[in-house]
Amino acid sequence: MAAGSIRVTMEVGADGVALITIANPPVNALHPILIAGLKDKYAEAARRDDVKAIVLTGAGGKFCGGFDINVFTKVHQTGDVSLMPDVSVELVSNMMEEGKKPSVAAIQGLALGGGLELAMGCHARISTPEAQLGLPELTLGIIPGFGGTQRLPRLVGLPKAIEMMLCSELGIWYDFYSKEAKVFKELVVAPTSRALVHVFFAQRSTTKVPGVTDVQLKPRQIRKVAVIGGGLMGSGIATALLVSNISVVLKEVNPQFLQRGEKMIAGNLEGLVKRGSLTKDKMNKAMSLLKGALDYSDFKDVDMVIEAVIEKIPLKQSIFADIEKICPKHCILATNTSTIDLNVVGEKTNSQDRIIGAHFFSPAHIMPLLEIVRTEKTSPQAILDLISVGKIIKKVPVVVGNCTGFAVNRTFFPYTQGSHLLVSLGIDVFRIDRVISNFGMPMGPFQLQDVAGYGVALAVKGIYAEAFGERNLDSDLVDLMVKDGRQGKVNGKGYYIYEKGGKPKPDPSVQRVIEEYRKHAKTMPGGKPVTLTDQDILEMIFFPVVNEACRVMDENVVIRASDLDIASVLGMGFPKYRGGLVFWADTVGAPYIYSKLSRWAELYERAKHVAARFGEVAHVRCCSAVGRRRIA
Ligand SMILES: C[C@H](O)CC(=O)SCCNC(=O)CCNC(=O)[C@H](O)C(C)(C)COP(=O)(O)OP(=O)(O)OC[C@H]1O[C@@H](n2cnc3c(N)ncnc32)[C@H](O)[C@@H]1OP(=O)(O)O
Repeated sequence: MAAGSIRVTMEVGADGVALITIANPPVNALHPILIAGLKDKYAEAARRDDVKAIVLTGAGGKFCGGFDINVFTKVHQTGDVSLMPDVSVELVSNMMEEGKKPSVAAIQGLALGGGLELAMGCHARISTPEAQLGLPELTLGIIPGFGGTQRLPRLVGLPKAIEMMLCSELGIWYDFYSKEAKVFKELVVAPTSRALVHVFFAQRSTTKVPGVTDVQLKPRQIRKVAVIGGGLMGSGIATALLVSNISVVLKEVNPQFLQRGEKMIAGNLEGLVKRGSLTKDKMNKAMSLLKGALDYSDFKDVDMVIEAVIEKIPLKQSIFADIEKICPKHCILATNTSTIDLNVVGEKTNSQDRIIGAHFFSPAHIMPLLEIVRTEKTSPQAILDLISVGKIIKKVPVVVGNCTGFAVNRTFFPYTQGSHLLVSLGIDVFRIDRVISNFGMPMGPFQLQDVAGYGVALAVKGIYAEAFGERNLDSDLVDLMVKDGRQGKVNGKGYYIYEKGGKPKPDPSVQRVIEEYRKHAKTMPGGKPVTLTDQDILEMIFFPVVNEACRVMDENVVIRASDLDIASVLGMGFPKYRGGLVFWADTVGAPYIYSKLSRWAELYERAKHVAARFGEVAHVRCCSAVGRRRIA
């Protein structure tokens, strides 16, 4: 049988072996049509006297990537759980496992989720050594639904089975073995599954860029990259390239800085070996691809430059003017700036078509997001090449437009500002962090500031103030922290105290800095702290972020709203199980968010106590529903 590209075929050899092949490119996902075809073929094989045994396999070198996740999306849209066919009992138990004719799964490439469950319903399995086997259902917020929770422990033992099912980011387990199919259907329609299925597809759509990936261009090979600046970011970027077999020239201004950069790279690589994600051999290979440089002589044959120096406009401009002259004409000229307008960076060059932003997130060799910033003049070829490099170095590239802070830092600039505003109103720093961590962020905004260091915050302060005008909160909290000898994690002293090997501990002595800040800010009505619930705190931090996200979408800084979901999850650690920032905002609802933003704006404007407004409150509403811009 066949429907579109979905096929299930059966060939019966003279030896009586029926070879059943499932095909649904690219991963032979189990669409209901394919499942129906599989049932037909198993029924036919059972009937036919010339069939003595069955071999089940997948076309195109892949056994099966599991149940078709598009069906979950349909279930989420319609609420109709009956769209999911009965596979567990009717096909896997009755027709395969209980079938009179022996069937063997021939596995190549991958057997994941429902794919592995089909294989486990067979009487035996043969697999190529490199095939990926697993039950990754938890990453979609569900449990295996075709008998996997039962058969896997019997086949590989309980500890290994649990490892194969729990090796997902959710890290939770539902103790319902006997109720598998029922629980599976309940979980499919639960909010967590809706959010995670959304993230699955959203992540895969970030690299579909109209005018770039659909115009028959081919990515050029990037063999050698020059990284300028061996600080935290530069050494992280170099590490990410090196472990993916891309040669790197690391340029610094003097031997001491170069040595420090090389040391950091070696440390990063050793860290990856310790975590078990890199072998020692690969670490040595990576180090052999690194070359240090104090001038541009090695830049003559590089395919890409990534500048990662401090956020100083004149410095970046002079670097770009230099590299334009030295590098070959095809070379992509990228900057890792997190804030500065790319047109300004490239102002002193005539190479605007190959200037692009490659914004990594710290630590760059670990964080999965790569924000690719294009200007109106960046060529589609340069964008495609960077998308391709991003994939090679195992990042998720998100292509965004050029503006102050680009998509991620711009959307999240009210995140820090909201937290400062709350502190000025009398709310405790550590309570704010607790509320935000409980929501699912990896850490609260103050711990994040400590970890990120105050240098960047101070460097970009003026740039934000200029770009965001009225929306900007003029806070001197970070300045006061620095004045008090605090630099965050770097010197072990910020809002928290950092001791080697220990967990960060709230520092009670930071209160005097906070008090001084409150005195400057004069925000507390009548000089008294305001009373807010945890929910107020959460909303006062995140709703202005949603508001800015609406502006970012409105100005087409992102191609689609779901790109912001991925950027927020992978760049800021927004909880994946909430589907990303915009998806979450949709679940809260634009009318509610709008009403809260309006109320705060009125409350605080009338009191004239705060410098910042809660964004342009009308913005969420003028996007009518946040979700209007969600991907289809
Ligand atoms: C009842 C059962 O217990 C329930 C289930 O089986 S739930 C499903 C369990 N399976 C999974 O979770 C596997 C999900 N897939 C993956 O992890 C990865 O796609 C993979 C490891 C199979 C392949 O990865 P990779 O080679 O990097 O390719 P990737 O870009 O992810 O996927 C290629 C395409 O296949 C699609 N795809 C992958 N798995 C799919 C699935 N199970 N259903 C539908 N589409 C799927 C992707 O959406 C993508 O489509 P696109 O090209 O249109 O964007």
